[in-house]
Amino acid sequence: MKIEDVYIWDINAKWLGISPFQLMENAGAGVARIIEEKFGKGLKVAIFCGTGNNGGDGFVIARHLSFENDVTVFLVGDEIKIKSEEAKHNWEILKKLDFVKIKTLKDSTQIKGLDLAKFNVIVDALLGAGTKGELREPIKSAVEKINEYSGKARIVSVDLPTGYPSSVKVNCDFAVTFQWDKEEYGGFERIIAKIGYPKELYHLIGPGDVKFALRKKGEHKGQNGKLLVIGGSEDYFGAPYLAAKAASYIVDLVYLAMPEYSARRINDPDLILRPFNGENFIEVHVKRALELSKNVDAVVIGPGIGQKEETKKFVRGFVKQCEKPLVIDADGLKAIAEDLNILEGKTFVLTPHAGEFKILFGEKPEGDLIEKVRIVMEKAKQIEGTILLKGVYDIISDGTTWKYNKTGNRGMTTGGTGDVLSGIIGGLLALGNNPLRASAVGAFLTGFAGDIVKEEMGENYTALEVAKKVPFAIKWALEF
Ligand SMILES: NC(=O)C1=CN([C@@H]2O[C@H](COP(=O)(O)OP(=O)(O)OC[C@H]3O[C@@H](n4cnc5c(N)ncnc54)[C@H](O)[C@@H]3O)[C@@H](O)[C@H]2O)[C@H](O)CC1
Ligand SMILES: [K+]
Repeated sequence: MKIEDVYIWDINAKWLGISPFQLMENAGAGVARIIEEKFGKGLKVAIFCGTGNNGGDGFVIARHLSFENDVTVFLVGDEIKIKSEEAKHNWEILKKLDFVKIKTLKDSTQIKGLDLAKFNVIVDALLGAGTKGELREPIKSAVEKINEYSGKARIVSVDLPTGYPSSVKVNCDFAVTFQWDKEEYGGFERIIAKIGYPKELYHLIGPGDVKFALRKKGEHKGQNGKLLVIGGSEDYFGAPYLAAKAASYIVDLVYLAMPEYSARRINDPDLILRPFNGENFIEVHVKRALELSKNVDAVVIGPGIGQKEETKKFVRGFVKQCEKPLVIDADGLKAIAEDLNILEGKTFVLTPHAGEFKILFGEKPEGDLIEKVRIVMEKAKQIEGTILLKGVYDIISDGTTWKYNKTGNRGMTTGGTGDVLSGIIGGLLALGNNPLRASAVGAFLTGFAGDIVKEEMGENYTALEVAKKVPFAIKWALEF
């Protein structure tokens, strides 16, 4: 688990109804409990607090310890800089208390002369996960002051030693970090305090994942990814159009490659058409399709492409030589099912429903969520790629971890929502997301767009309405 997961988890925890206030209360209570367990009660405690949420945790620790200990809070920085609601709330409470002493240290001159000899415990609640760059004053002087007492007083850091991982950091006896150990942390002893996260946060996709997947959206045209959608046949032109339309809300440029017979049915200024002669894709088209794939960041292949033998050979020929991240969907899955080895060494997402999963792997995922997860993980590991199994709960796995999505509704069975999904996943791959995140967030956004449509229209809607709600689903998640 990385530090970036903290922010995804916080947002998804809020989405589940777990408030930042609860998290901060649990964080502070956890540190206070560990301090009393380790050092007993009747302590003289100095708590150094920054103006972020690390400091907010310190305010909570002060309140909890003040019940049976002598507590002094040193706020390092101006209280007007305390930003978050939860930190402000806990600061306001502290200011009403009479047994907790508060000293505000606005600049380093106030810190240099401090004498902390009377304290037997010093808490470092200055900076935590929000630290950016080298320590600035007056935090830097506070760290140096605390370190003067290393070996004399017991020093406990909140979440991580302030200044970590730079050389100027608090020499703490240990840090209390929250919920799980972060793989980036090293070189200091850690004790973990749970703060009330449910296990679902490891696996359930939420708005935090969407924010993270779209964080790279830059300002300049063309920087935001280019996608190629290859699909359509003499029978279908809607499917590739839906995939391309949905993707056009995520990336700047979407090329739509279709047989000219069906391409002539499309006139959408958002898409750049690349017609191929004839009525269906056939093997001779592989060369030119590969040419097109060279100047995009990801490719979606399969929507509406049909199941003619010639077309299947085209799909296998293209997949075998394509060097870009791939989403293989719909009839494309049936084409590669005959020779999964062509996926070797590729970066790809397969997006089967249960029936296509059976065609690919010879068995239909049955049982409860965990049983289905096991089967999907096993197959994803076997083909060394990412599989998104569509269903009431979408299940995504890259063979080592797994995610699941609960957005969407019964109306999603309408034809074409799978095409919208493959387009969004392709767009997210084109933005540089890895296949697991791209497919997990694609599943969330497609289902959420369907939920928005259902709010307005009930459960009888077409996939085009879902595609058009994708930007609203993104807007909701980014503003959450
Ligand atoms: N889910 C959880 O794990 C929870 C963690 N909690 C605590 O929240 C902090 C992260 O809080 P955040 O406000 O994002 O950042 P910080 O408080 O760590 O720092 C921001 C603060 O510090 C200033 N600052 C940043 N870099 C520097 C620098 N190099 N020098 C000086 N000052 C700096 C910045 O201006 C801000 O004022 C996490 O560590 C946990 O302790 C939640 O309380 C509970 C849930
Ligand atoms: K800290």
